[in-house]
Amino acid sequence: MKRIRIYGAGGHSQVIRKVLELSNILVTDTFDDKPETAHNAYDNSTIEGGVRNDMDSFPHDGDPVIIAVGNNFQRAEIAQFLKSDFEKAIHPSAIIAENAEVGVGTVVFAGAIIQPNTKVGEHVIINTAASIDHDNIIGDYAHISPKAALCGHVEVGEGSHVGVGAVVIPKIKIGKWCTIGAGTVVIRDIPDYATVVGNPGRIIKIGNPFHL
Ligand SMILES: CC(=O)SCCNC(=O)CCNC(=O)[C@H](O)C(C)(C)COP(=O)(O)OP(=O)(O)OC[C@H]1O[C@@H](n2cnc3c(N)ncnc32)[C@H](O)[C@@H]1OP(=O)(O)O
Repeated sequence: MKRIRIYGAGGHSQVIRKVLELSNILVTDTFDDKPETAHNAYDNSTIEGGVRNDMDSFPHDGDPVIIAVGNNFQRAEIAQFLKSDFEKAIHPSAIIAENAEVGVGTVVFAGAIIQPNTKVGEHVIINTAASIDHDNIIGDYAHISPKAALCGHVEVGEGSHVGVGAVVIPKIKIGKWCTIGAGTVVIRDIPDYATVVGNPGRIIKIGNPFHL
């Protein structure tokens, strides 16, 4: 039986655990940066402290890790710290074209669809019933939320979050570390670090989140 360790024990982690359970993958350890407040609805196993305050003592070697942290910045930060191997988790009901690529550390949830020639980076979240059509490029640490629909030839930059139910028309390029609001309809290219809302999508702020 394949074995895996999970870093993160909140709600997002619970969804990942269900995917792993259905895929017959055993969770051997769970870590969280705040184990005292983390919840773990699937068993009573101990949640161990994280690495961020004590990088040296984290057991980097061992079973591969999935970073089960929904916040894109935090997931990216943890990925830089860990020297472990990473795994992906793909729900059995997800439909992924044979020639689509999905990077390590990435999770694909129930009912998601990834069409031909699409490349999904590392540590990405493709959330429940998200639809990613042909020839997309989804950058590392991005999050495509539930029921978001990306048409053909869309690019989503590193760390960008496409909100629940957002729609992106064909050939649009969304920059890195952008936030696309819930239900937004994106009809123009979006520059790096922009927050966009509404239909048609309009930029309400631009700011590098690492410098705020
Ligand atoms: C399983 C899961 O849970 S996956 C998680 C998925 N999560 C999401 O999809 C959440 C997406 N987040 C949003 O849509 C948020 O509203 C954000 C990030 C776009 C904006 O958040 P904030 O920066 O806090 O903006 P704030 O709430 O102050 O709103 C600013 C303005 O934008 C408007 N606005 C905010 N979000 C939206 C939206 N989705 N659509 C239309 N207008 C919006 C507000 O009404 C407000 O307008 P006003 O200035 O005229 O009053």
